[in-house]
Amino acid sequence: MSGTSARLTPPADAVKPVRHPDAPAPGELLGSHYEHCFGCGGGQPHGLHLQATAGEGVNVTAEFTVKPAHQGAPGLAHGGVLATAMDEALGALSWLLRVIAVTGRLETDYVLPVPVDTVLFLEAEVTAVHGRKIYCRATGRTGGAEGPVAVRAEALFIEVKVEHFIDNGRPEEIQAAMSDPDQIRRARAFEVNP
Ligand SMILES: CCCCCCCCCCCCCCCC(=O)SCCNC(=O)CCNC(=O)[C@H](O)C(C)(C)COP(=O)(O)OP(=O)(O)OC[C@H]1O[C@@H](n2cnc3c(N)ncnc32)[C@H](O)[C@@H]1OP(=O)(O)O
Repeated sequence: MSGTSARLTPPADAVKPVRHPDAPAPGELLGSHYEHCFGCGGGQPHGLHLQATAGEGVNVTAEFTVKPAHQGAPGLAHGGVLATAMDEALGALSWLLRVIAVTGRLETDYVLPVPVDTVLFLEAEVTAVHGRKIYCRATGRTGGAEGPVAVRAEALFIEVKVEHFIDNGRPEEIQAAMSDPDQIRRARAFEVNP
């Protein structure tokens, strides 16, 4: 059984999402937002290494290959890892809105077991925006972009300023990130008015 909780239902005066005019072009690889991100960073040996591609609307596609390090039961992906994959794909939608946003709520339906070595084909889209609140959903399919849905998620992301990270992150990592021009460039790519 699946369903959407009241907190993931956009209010009546929510608006349709608008693709930012400076958003990456459809088909463009979005890249990692942070080298050490467990979802997309290349600097995490056991991370998901998820690579997302901009869609034509306010949507992205991504692929995630389940590795032995991602197991929960023998030979099967851990549910938390699959939720992370959904979270990461949904988080990549920020590139298209050009805002920085963090997950406030994430609901996941696990529809099929996902064996190790499976390539999960992810698709995520923003469905509505209400102030700082970004409503979105995602699916993960096996066997191809048109394959059966194995995981489904709905989420609410909340727009934040870069200070959210600077004020709350551990000082070592924040200082390293702020002295890395490439990281600053990537953070600014999210913002309309950096
Ligand atoms: C130099 C450094 C470079 C850094 C470069 C960074 C690059 C870009 C990195 C992006 C990274 C992404 C990575 C993947 C996505 C993650 O995994 S993000 C990590 C997981 N998420 C978090 O850690 C968030 C933790 N939570 C928080 O910090 C705070 O609760 C939040 C979400 C910022 C909200 O707090 P707030 O700003 O005080 O806002 P608040 O007024 O409470 O809520 C605003 C609205 O949202 C609603 N709301 C808030 N929470 C919820 C909820 N859980 N359920 C329902 N509604 C909610 C409120 O009801 C309110 O609604 P309205 O009254 O406006 O109608």
